[in-house]
Amino acid sequence: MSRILEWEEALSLLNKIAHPLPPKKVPLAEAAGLVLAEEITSPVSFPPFPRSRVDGYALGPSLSQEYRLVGEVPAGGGYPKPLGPGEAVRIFTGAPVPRGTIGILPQEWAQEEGKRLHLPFKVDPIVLASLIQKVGEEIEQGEKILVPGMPLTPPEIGLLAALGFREVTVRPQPQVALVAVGSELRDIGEWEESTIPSSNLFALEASLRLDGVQVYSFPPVPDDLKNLVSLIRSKLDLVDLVITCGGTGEGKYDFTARAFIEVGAEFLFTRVNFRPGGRIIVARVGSRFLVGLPGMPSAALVAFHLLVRPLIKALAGKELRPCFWKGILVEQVGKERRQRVFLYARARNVQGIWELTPVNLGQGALKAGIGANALVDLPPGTSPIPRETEVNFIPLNYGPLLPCPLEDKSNI
Ligand SMILES: Nc1nc2c(c(=O)[nH]1)N[C@H]1C(S)=C(S)[C@@H](COP(=O)(O)OP(=O)(O)OC[C@H]3O[C@@H](n4cnc5c(N)ncnc54)[C@H](O)[C@@H]3O)O[C@H]1N2
Ligand code: MOO
Repeated sequence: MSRILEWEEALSLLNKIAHPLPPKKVPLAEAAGLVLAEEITSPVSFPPFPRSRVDGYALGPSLSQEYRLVGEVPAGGGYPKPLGPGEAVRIFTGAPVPRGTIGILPQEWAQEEGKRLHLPFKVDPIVLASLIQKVGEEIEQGEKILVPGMPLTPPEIGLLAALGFREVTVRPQPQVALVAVGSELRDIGEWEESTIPSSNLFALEASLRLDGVQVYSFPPVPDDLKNLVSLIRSKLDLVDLVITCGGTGEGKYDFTARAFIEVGAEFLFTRVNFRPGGRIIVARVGSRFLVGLPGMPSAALVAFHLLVRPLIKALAGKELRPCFWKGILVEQVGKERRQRVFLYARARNVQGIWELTPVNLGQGALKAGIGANALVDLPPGTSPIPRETEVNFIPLNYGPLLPCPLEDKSNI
């Protein structure tokens, strides 16, 4: 592919090409955060029995001001016979309402003396009747309750559990292999002269783990085409996505693109128009994906956030679109920018306005994202962008740490 794509073009290409993985049944407890792949109709009515909405007294037929207390029904219990005229039982929230009950008197409206119950004022029988929750009032048996494509968040999980589902069919998360490429890279603690720890792998694995993705990380491999090709080949059979890091440049020892060609990959793009991280390569081999991230720590993480997390989302059946928020720069930024730049910043909401403070300007690739929770989108230009300018930014919503409110459930 010769033309350098814009980020949005690269995203929509991924959207078109990365189809959700085949559905899989998983235990309900493991389904949170995944996308539902089946239609759910309720096998039962809920509640399954008429139950009391309040703590109080179930009143027998024909409303009067005096009742005889004949028993007690706690939640999870029951009363063996129908209530007769003038009879009442003590009842608690969620307990089954005895047959013959015409309404529930809340305990704060009642006076109890020994075995007698007195209603100190006139009460509306319709109000008392409304305190009995009827069978199927919340959900009818056979009702369509969830549709394929819905993200399973805690309310959906709770609903499925209430209806007795132990398992559910979802779009699984892709399995990912991470490979660092560079003769200068070592595992942590295996330092020699002219080498550095392969720190990117830890940062990328952290991001994947926060997203609940299963990841296999491998020791760094040297800049050697044959080695890299055989490593990628062996991982392609095991996972849905192989991510390499390093060697995406055009230097003599940059082998990523060549290795991808050797394993028969078809490139989707080999460069995207932003910095840092625009030297990202995304390719496909059959139904598997191959991503080559640049080695520079900030470039690897920014490209990962902007394109690889979306690719993983698409494979897991989630909707994929840019998630822009608007904010105000609190200081001047940028010199000449030949390309669009995504700048690490700290976003802070001050009286409803997001204020954006760049972090670690000019401090090098390792410190670039420290303390940041946002990426500010700076267009190319020849002059600095003054403070107070309104700009777009993208929240760095790492897993549970910062929410992105744009998950769409409107298709139900
Ligand atoms: N002549 C040019 N050289 C470079 C250019 C350019 O335009 N012209 N662009 C620079 C930019 S920007 C980037 S980004 C890198 C991309 O190149 P690579 O993907 O080949 O990255 P490497 O050369 O392998 O590594 C760059 C840098 O990052 C360190 N690194 C690599 N992997 C890791 C890791 N797993 N953990 C920690 N650090 C890692 C590596 O040692 C290098 O210092 O190219 C520039 N060059
Ligand atoms: O490609 Mo580098 O990734 O521009 O930072």
